[in-house]
Amino acid sequence: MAAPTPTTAARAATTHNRPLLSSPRGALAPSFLRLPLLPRAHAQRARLLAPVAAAAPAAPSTASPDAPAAGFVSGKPTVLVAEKLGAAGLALLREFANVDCSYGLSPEELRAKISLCDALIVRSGTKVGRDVFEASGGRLRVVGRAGVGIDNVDLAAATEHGCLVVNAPTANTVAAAEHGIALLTAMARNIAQADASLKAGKWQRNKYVGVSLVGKTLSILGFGKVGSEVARRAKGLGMHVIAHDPYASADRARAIGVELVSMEEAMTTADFISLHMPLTPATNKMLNDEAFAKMKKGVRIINVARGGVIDEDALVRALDSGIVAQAALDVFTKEPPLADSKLVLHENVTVTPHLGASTVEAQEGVAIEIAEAVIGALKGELAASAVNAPMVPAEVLSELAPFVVLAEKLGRLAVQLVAGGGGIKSVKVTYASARAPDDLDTRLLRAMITKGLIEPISSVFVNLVNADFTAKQRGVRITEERILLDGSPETPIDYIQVQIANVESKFPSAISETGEITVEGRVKDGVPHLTKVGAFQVDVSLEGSLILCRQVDQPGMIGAVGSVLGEENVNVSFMSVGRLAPRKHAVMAIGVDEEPSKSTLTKIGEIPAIEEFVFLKL
Ligand SMILES: NC(=O)C1=CN([C@@H]2O[C@H](COP(=O)(O)OP(=O)(O)OC[C@H]3O[C@@H](n4cnc5c(N)ncnc54)[C@H](O)[C@@H]3O)[C@@H](O)[C@H]2O)C=CC1
Ligand SMILES: O=C(O)C(=O)COP(=O)(O)O
Repeated sequence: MAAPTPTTAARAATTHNRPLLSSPRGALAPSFLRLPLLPRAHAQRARLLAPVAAAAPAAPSTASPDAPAAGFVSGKPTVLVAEKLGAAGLALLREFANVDCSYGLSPEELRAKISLCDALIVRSGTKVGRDVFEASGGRLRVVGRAGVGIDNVDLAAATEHGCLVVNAPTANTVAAAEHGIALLTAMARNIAQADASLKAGKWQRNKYVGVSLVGKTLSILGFGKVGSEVARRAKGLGMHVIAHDPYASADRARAIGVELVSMEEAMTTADFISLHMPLTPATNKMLNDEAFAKMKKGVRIINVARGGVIDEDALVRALDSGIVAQAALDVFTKEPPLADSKLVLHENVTVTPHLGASTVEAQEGVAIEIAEAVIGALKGELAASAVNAPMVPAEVLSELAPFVVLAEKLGRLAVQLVAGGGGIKSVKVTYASARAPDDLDTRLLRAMITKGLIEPISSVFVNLVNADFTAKQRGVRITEERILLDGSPETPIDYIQVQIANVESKFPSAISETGEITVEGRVKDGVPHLTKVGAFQVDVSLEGSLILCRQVDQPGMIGAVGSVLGEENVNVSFMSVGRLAPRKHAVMAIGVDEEPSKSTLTKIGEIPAIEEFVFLKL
């Protein structure tokens, strides 16, 4: 088959008064930056790219027992703050949202309130389980964890509900590290026990002889932000610091004089072990009977991470047998622990009630950090501290902005070309780029193609958070391929192609030689363009809606279609014809600002040379 020849500008309709490239340059970028948190069920599709805050407030769920709180300003989103948050963060939130500070809610009360809230802010004391997302009725868009550990939030359920989870990953690092060091030194010198004894009227100088830290080996398990700050401080105390972390960089460790070692070495050689990994299925009960059995007799354990990383019954056994000489614990499997907890009451155990992040400075910092993240997310911006969505750096975001718009529109076009719309199983996306594959992050683009593919044929609202999940759930397999082009890697992507395999098309010319519905697009001057349909090359700016016609290439076609549209005052924004060869078949792509009526579309179909046509909403 001969290569189709584009004959774009030359064939542009003359009947309309708009320039060929009518979209203002870059006009699409800002809406992309507001994309990930799209209004859902109660929202209009036309508002898909609108920020949540600007949208009318979602109607209270009919299932909700409560009316909106008195004094709330309509039009503002509602943020439920379920645990104590620093004043500066609350002030920021109040500038932007209706803020409901309700501390100490029971699970039932939380479920009852949540359907009236767009965002929820918690610390470690509130369990945000699947029941909370289900009770929200689709309104909850952001969960902000005012701290680091997100083990109290059901991330899978959040993702399935398209709810973004953000945390405050940096503001309490130093506080947690300082608390770790405080527990280490207090434990080594029996500070808590001696303090209690003296206050009880005793003077027990022989009983509370401590151990020195200098020259002792400290094993840090989890060499992340807190772990490395603990390491720095422990080195200052003259300790020999080693660390185990399967994902940490040895160079970063070496830079602060820490050697990364195996788990085995970290456990068998340590005089002190300090825990700083997150609680995950892999770290759950990591310190168990087997692990304690490997440790040096007389080891001392510090836990400022999560109670669940230690098998607490095994720790009691290890303390009783003398394998573990002392433990200092800030966190517990169940918080607060039972009043008769053997572990808490053990005389060789020093405890604090989850105070790692509780300094004045850290709480102010965390409150500001989470308020900013939640406000940004409600505005629809991509949060840098997103926990269940790809984190894409700001500069990458702005560079990819027009391609993100293109990606969604290509997905939207491709699915509308499928006869019947359903039954899509296999979609291939090809990115042609001069960039090395690891220099091009396509997760965002894939999510937007998925959004474009799924939303026109379902009631599901897809965003960056739930795109992969939604595709998988609907049995749509999306594969990605790269074509590495020669040339300058200045532009991230030359073109994006979306192909749907094993389906019939309501516009058979959209099927390529290899049998898939194929659409391809590029970004020109910041504006997304459709540049190929099936085997036909076209060039039409992706705005408004689109009519695709296949016709016998002959003079007068543009005028014929243009005048049918003109009769109904439908403005043509762009027109382009791609043909296989002169006077053979051609595909005409016509961009229209308004949706033509059924009768106008019928009239177009009745133009004798038009063999097939389709109207597509972008
Ligand atoms: N007690 C408190 O008030 C506070 C507790 N935390 C806890 O401390 C944890 C760590 O916080 P950050 O250092 O800020 O997080 P981070 O994400 O910077 O560091 C966690 C490190 O653990 C490592 N890790 C993951 N799996 C591991 C495994 N199986 N073995 C060893 N290392 C593993 C990761 O590679 C990462 O480097 C948080 O997840 C939270 O649970 C944090 C702040 C305050
Ligand atoms: O940030 C963390 O992971 C913490 O454990 C701090 O918890 P909190 O916010 O003090 O309940």
